[in-house]
Amino acid sequence: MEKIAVLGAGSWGTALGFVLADNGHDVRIWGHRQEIIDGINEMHENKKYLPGVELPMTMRGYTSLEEAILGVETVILAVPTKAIREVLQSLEEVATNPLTIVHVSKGIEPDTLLRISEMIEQEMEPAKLQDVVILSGPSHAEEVSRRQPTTVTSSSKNMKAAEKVQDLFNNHQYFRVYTNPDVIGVEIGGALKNIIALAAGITDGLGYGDNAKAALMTRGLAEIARLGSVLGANPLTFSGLTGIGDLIVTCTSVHSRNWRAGNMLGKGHKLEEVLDNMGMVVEGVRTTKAAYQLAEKYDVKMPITQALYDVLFNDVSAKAAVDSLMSRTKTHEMEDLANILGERKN
Ligand SMILES: NC(=O)c1ccc[n+]([C@@H]2O[C@H](COP(=O)([O-])OP(=O)(O)OC[C@H]3O[C@@H](n4cnc5c(N)ncnc54)[C@H](O)[C@@H]3O)[C@@H](O)[C@H]2O)c1
Ligand SMILES: O=P(O)(O)OC[C@H](O)CO
Repeated sequence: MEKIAVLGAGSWGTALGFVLADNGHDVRIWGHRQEIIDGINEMHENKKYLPGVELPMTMRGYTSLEEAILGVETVILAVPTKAIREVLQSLEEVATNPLTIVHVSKGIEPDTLLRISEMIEQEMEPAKLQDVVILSGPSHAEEVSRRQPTTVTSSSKNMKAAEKVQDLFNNHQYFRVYTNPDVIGVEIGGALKNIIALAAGITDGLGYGDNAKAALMTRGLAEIARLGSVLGANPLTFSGLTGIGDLIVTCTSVHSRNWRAGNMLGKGHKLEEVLDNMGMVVEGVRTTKAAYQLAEKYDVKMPITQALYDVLFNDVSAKAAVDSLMSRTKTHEMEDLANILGERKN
């Protein structure tokens, strides 16, 4: 059994700490908000992010990063993408041994257009970084922490490290972990599905039905696969847990913050009001900006992303964005992906 630090005491960090504690590990969860950490230590509950879940006694909260990572070899990085660099810089300062960093966040950094594993490699000195592993897939904290059956994927450039993380998290009762060596595909699928979930929430908010949602999910997956393939992902990854799997759960679950934010936008609320209301991270907003920039840079057609970008940042109404998608020039369903795959073969 291992001593493991979880950095980020939000919904996902707390739920993953819960799984690790269930698996017999000594879990140290670090957060920057004293009242959350006090609640975990004194009441065994994270009232703000995971209310109603009794946390195991073997899970201890820390506000000192130095103390949380003392004697630890594996660190789970579970903060929103926006906070990743800041937390890594603090980690770099206090780390005394090479760490395996398991990141579980779903985003791409706007402007640098880096995936999170690339940000980790950029911020951590090689002497303090053993391996980078990604844990991703269709998984809502609310269900995992109630021990409901969930499947995810562990991915790394070093498959031994991915398998080690598979063993740390795998729980025969409710948490099944697969492996996949396609780091790019796993990270791109996990990040970009949030864009489509925002769009699915918007069409639901506008009062459109299941046909519209099925269209968005299917054509959304096509544009995720187009961009992912250009970036070097294995297109098959997008038919797996971190592709279609995560797209399904995020577009259809009431737990999804991205779907809920989209739903409010579709009902006519302003973005700022929606984000204030949520009180938790809605990764899809920044990821839309990053994916829009990637689409421009690599000249990849991403009409749903582009329409959502206009709703979020150019004050285009949700209804006008749907109309613009429906009136696009006619096309062949598989044309673009077929071209990209053809180019990769040649
Ligand atoms: N919630 C889920 O079910 C779920 C599932 C899979 C993946 N994820 C991903 O996990 C990541 C984290 O999401 P979450 O659901 O835990 O978010 P959350 O909004 O529930 O919690 C975020 C946590 O990060 C903390 N935080 C923010 N900025 C910080 C900083 N600078 N330093 C330290 N802590 C900081 C907040 O205080 C909060 O505790 C996201 O990328 C999300 O997409 C979430
Ligand atoms: O609640 P969301 O929309 O951030 O989604 C959480 C997870 O990524 C679902 O797999």
